[in-house]
Amino acid sequence: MSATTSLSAESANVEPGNSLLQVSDLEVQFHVRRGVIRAVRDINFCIGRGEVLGLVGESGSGKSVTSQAVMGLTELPGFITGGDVLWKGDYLVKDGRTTSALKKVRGKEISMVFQDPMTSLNPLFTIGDQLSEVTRRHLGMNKKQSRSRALEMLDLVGIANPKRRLEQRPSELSGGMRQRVLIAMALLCEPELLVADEPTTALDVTIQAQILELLSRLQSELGLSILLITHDLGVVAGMCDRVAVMYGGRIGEVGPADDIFASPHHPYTAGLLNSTPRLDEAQHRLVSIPGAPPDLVRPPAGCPFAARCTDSDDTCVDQLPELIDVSEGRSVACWHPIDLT
Ligand SMILES: Nc1ncnc2c1ncn2[C@@H]1O[C@H](COP(=O)(O)OP(=O)(O)OP(=O)(O)O)[C@@H](O)[C@H]1O
Repeated sequence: MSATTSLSAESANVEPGNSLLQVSDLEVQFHVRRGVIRAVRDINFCIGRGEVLGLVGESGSGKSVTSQAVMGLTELPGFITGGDVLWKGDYLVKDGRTTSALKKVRGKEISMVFQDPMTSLNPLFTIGDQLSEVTRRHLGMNKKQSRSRALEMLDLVGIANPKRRLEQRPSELSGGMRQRVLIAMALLCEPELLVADEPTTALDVTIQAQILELLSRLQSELGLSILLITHDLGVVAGMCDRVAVMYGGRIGEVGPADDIFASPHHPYTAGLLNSTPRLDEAQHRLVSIPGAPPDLVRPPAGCPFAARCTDSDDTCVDQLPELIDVSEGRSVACWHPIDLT
């Protein structure tokens, strides 16, 4: 393996000076009756301006825990127990503690779109009230300014007849429309980074495609950076510049999406690709990965994927592989990466 250096926040594949968000050695634990769940550890990645980074992995791999920690939204019984998050050079999280800078940035420069629009919108208030609340609180706008900004944003996200929508409550809107409202809400303060956690999971397939198309359009029109959390590699293929693949609370592989699709280095990524239908291969046979993810209360000493990996040996079982740079823009945490000599 031609590994060179370990992946530092300075590397992570984005040109120096172009990085908006840098996450280094982030670690989150949940203290539960059964013990301490080591939900994520050794998380290192960064996002450049105008870049879309996909965070993928199966259920429980730590995607949401990671994105919540980046936003300082980890709730009890969870704790950020280590690591740093830097936003344009300022610490939002330093040595596992959130800083005062976080409150100024969250909801303004970095905003978030969640999975289920129904739980993120308040059923009792009109769409107009909920959008205005954001601009009045964060931007100090008066009623007239807030209304005009809300109309502008509803128009931007493709909602017809926005004046009427402002007067309606969430239950009067379809699922797709509610997700558009949430995206509009996230854009009110002109964020530079949008964190989107499974933004289409709760929607049916046609609407999913429309929402992804909308995010892509907004990304290019507004020059947004997006951290897109998904378990769906199809979504990554359509939208992401780079992808970080998570397994068992760690990042297994990071790199440009096209390169990872063409030639995965981590056996878990390869397994994930094999179990995903591909439009370019009509007869592709889906192979699911046998076995189950590790118990994060007692994470294995070695590679978290070793028990399910057909290439694993004693080293994999005993020693934790670090995420290391293996080629221009690509890093992998594996003792026996695929297609590397
Ligand atoms: N509130 C909580 N209490 C206890 N443990 C939690 C809590 N939230 C997350 N965890 C732990 O963290 C692990 C990672 O959860 P996370 O939600 O990040 O997974 P995910 O990759 O986003 O999966 P999904 O796609 O299902 O949301 C879980 O398997 C669980 O062990």
